[in-house]
Formats: sequence, structure tokens, C-alpha cells
Amino acid sequence: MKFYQFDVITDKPEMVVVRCRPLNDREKALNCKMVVSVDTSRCQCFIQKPGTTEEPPKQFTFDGTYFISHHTEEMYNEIAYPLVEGVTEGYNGTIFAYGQTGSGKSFTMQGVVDPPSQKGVIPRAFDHVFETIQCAENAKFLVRASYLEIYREEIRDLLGRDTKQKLELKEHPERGIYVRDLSMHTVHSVGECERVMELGWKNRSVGYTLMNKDSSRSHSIFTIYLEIFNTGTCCSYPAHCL
Ligand SMILES: Nc1ncnc2c1ncn2[C@@H]1O[C@H](COP(=O)(O)OP(=O)(O)OP(=O)(O)O)[C@@H](O)[C@H]1O
Repeated sequence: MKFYQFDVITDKPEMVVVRCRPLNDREKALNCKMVVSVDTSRCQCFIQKPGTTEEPPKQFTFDGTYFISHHTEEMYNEIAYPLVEGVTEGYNGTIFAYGQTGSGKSFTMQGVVDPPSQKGVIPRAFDHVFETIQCAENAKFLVRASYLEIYREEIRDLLGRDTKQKLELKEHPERGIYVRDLSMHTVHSVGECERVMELGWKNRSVGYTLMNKDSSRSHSIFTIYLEIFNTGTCCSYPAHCL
């Protein structure tokens, strides 16, 4: 699975890191062998062609490499933390996970409750944003969230009244590209954020693939919109997590 971090000021990718998951039970039962290894100090990833020892492994270099022993906590602190911190200071940011079905995108972004070190990037971002809000002085915050899904080229609102309704992608001369009628939900706490995320998560198009029995079969975008009001000025900036 690969993990991009975008800085929306330049619209250029800033960092690309790779995360390798352990073999799952199905792969172990099939007696599959790990063909990926990493050198974290050099941020390099190696893929050995199965059954060949004389052929050198294919080598790839990233901005960071995370192997099976690494937990989401480390990834968040090293990669996502600076981006979310930037969001609380007024910059836009996007975290984008992509990879083959079953490679661990949902595991990384949504995460699991146990162990706590594998809590996902999105709930970690909630904690981070609300910790910042609690510590802020002379400022009021408005936090809203939206959650959409792109499935078979169609956009649906995972938090909308009718989650089956197809939404349209539009372009505004000032606001840029947006999804018309996408619902926004004001959230006041980490708990409310989690409830919104879980509600949308349940509404996703879940299918079944040979690689992943809980495959999401879709792309989804969770967005946190943060507005800060202080000393008569107002600025608004979104953080995107896919
Ligand atoms: N780093 C990891 N450590 C342990 N288990 C993992 C890890 N990454 C993924 N898994 C497990 O692998 C399985 C597939 O992961 P996940 O559902 O996150 O894949 P995905 O990329 O979101 O798939 P899809 O695109 O099909 O929705 C899950 O059972 C998940 O718990």
C-alpha cells in the first residue's frame, strides 16, 4: 500500500511512503512466502521474484518505508502529524492511501481499536484537531465533516439522508471543484467525529474479493473542514483524508 501526503499550497505531492502488511491467514494457509523486504534506514523496498535467488530483487525508493512490525502510531507521528498540524495552522492537506485490494488501506486509515497503536489515521486526526482546539486561546473553532464514496464512477453521500442518491461533481470559479448537495455535519468532539465516521463507514459499498473478504470495492473521501474565528478575522481550510 502506498500513502501520499499532499500540500495543497503547491498542489504537488510532498511525500510518498509505502507500508507492507503481514501475510494474512489465507496467504499462510496457501503457504505463500514474503517477497517484499525493506531497508527502513534507506527508505528502500525490495521485491524478490519468487523461486529465483540469482536474479537481484527489484528495488524502489520512497520517502519512508513501513514494514510488518510498524504500527499506524509511528506512521501517524512521522507522516500525518506534520500535515494535520499544518491544517490547524491554516494550510490545506490531503492524505491519500492507495493500493491493491486487501493491501491495508482501510486498516491504515480507519484502523482498529485493539491494539491502540493500530488506531487509524482518521481517528488520530480527530484527536489531534480537538486537542489543538482545547489548547487554543482567543479563538473559536467550527469543525464540520463530510464523507463521500465513489463507486462505479458515481458519487454518493455516505452521511446523506438518501445514501443511494447520485451526486454531481461541479466546478465553481472561486471554490474550485466540489460535490453538489454533499452534506456537512458539525462536530463538537472526538466522540461525535467517531460517530459520523462509523455511520458513513457502515454505508459504504462493501463487497467480497478473493484477496479481501471485507473489501470496500470503492474509493471514499472523509473531509474535515476547520474554520477558525479570531480577533474579527475568519479563515476556513479543509483537511482531506482518503
Ligand atoms: N499492517 C497490518 N497489520 C495487520 N493486519 C493488516 C495490516 N494491514 C492490513 N491488515 C489486514 O488485512 C486485511 C485487508 O486490509 P484492508 O481491508 O485494510 O485492505 P484494503 O486495502 O482497504 O482493501 P479493499 O481495497 O479491498 O477495501 C484486513 O483483514 C486487515 O485487518
